[in-house]
Amino acid sequence: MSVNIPRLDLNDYINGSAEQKKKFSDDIGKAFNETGFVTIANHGMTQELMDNLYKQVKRFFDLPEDVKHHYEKPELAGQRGYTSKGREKAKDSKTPDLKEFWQRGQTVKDNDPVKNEYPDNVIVDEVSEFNEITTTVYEKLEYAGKYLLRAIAVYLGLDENYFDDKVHNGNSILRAIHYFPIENPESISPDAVRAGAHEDINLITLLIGASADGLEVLTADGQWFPVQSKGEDIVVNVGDMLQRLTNNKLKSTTHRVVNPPRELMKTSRYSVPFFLHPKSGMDLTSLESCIDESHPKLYPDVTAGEYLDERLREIGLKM
Ligand SMILES: O=C(O)CCC(=O)C(=O)O
Ligand SMILES: [Fe+2]
Repeated sequence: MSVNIPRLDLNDYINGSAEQKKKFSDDIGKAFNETGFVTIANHGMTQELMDNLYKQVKRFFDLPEDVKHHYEKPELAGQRGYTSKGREKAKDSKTPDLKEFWQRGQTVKDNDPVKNEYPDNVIVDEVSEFNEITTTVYEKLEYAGKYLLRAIAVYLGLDENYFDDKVHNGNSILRAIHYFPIENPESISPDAVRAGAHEDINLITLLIGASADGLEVLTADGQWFPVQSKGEDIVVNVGDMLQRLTNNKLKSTTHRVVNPPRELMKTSRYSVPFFLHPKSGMDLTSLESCIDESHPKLYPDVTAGEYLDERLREIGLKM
């Protein structure tokens, strides 16, 4: 089965003609309705920036274990700083993923009352450029995400700026992931994978680095299909919050990261997803326009904050 994961040019939406904008909206909407995934060119990050990001991310994960542990904040449910190997698992899995990661959150520069909801970011003393580059990448992906949501709003027949105030100073997370080498494949649980099958919690995810093999999506007919993208592009997918808001019109597709073949087990894989979240107060009640007789309302009403809490408990990050 072939899967529709189109490559779209974000510049067509941001700087394009009325026709180009309309086509971009139609294409992203159609892909999100069918498979929930697109790849995006001209997202605003240069290759140099992304290469440097990887360099700093690698430098951080190369630090000694005890140094990294120093940055682990279980009281923040992993939402800031380092989360060590063996802590996070997919919702319906008993075995933790084969990964460690770092999370950076929102920094509120104006007087928005939401400022008090966000813990401070954790600063890495040993790799100063890591702090700078993750800040820059956070801002660039937040910017790209705002335009992607505008295109989606248009597709949904909403005001183009529908999401703007909801995501301004939103609770988004930039996560740098290291899928570590597996030195002894016999020693791991047979069902342990780099990232178990899951759906993302947030509105949309913008992923840098999915070009390295491993990311797969579950198709409507139950097959795993590899996501391929050009190295310079990012992958963007729908999360559960957007799926709820649209009463499943836009699909939060199950995906996973599989282990490499045996001969590559001893190699690392890195990726950097940006989980675009709204502010906690956003109402995720399904849009009236997405509910009718053939599409009855599927979800109870909930706010983004309530929903996030529930989900963090399920993946073992919040007690
Ligand atoms: O590493 C990847 O390619 C995808 C990661 C992912 O799906 C996630 O962290 O939610
Ligand atoms: Fe994911």
